[in-house]
Amino acid sequence: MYLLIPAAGSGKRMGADRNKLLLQVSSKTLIAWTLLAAEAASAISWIGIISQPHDWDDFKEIMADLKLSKPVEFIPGGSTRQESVYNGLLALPEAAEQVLIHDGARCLATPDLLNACAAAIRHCPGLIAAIPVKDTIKVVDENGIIESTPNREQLWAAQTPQGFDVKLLKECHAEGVRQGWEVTDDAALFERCGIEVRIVPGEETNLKVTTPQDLAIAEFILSDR
Ligand SMILES: Nc1ccn([C@@H]2O[C@H](COP(=O)(O)OP(=O)(O)OP(=O)(O)O)[C@@H](O)[C@H]2O)c(=O)n1
Ligand SMILES: C[C@](O)(CO)[C@H](O)COP(=O)(O)O
Repeated sequence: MYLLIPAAGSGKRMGADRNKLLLQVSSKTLIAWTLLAAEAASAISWIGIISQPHDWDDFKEIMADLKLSKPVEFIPGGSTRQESVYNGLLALPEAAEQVLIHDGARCLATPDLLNACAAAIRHCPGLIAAIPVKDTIKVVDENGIIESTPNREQLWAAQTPQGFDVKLLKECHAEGVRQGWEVTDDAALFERCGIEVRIVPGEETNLKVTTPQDLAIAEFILSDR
């Protein structure tokens, strides 16, 4: 299975002086933890790191220490996650029929989750790891007034890995560019194009490290592994 890792963000919400994937948690960088999970997932055979060229030297130095056995290619990132993933799709080897996309910032996903998604994408056009929402969610207007309370039974928090048929996902991204759609995950492009996306049970611990608080939580979770 081909794996694309979007890693080209700037980490504004983290407020660090560099790409947050270069920050350390439990004595390894975030990108190192993500790559180690990909290395340990037996279903993954090829890894594309989508990243800004100014980070490539740092990423290569980290990878040299990890001594990965799988082929890794560097693909230039775009100015949004959506653009970065599209760059990644266009850089996939021709033989790639299905792909998993997994955020570099979700550095706590387990190899088992990557393997489960790789197995499931053989049987459907699109899937995402997701978990049921635990909080009561409110829809709020611009004045801070609640408009409605959606039924929680139908609410799931989207994670990565997300898996897709490569040809279909390329077509959905192209349609997204034509229509000017701006989305925060690839499943949303499938949804807008009317293609079914299935849920695979995600992991409570598979948080996206976004803020300094998330770094502390990640440290705690990793201390137990
Ligand atoms: N232009 C971009 C923006 C984001 N990402 C990647 O998409 C994932 C999810 O994005 P997010 O957590 O929002 O990362 P950042 O964009 O770095 O954070 P922020 O939004 O706080 O700036 C991350 O692995 C990030 O590196 C990317 O590949 N290309
Ligand atoms: C794809 C994603 O991880 C699903 O939760 C997320 O949408 C990407 O990050 P963003 O910061 O919400 O763009």
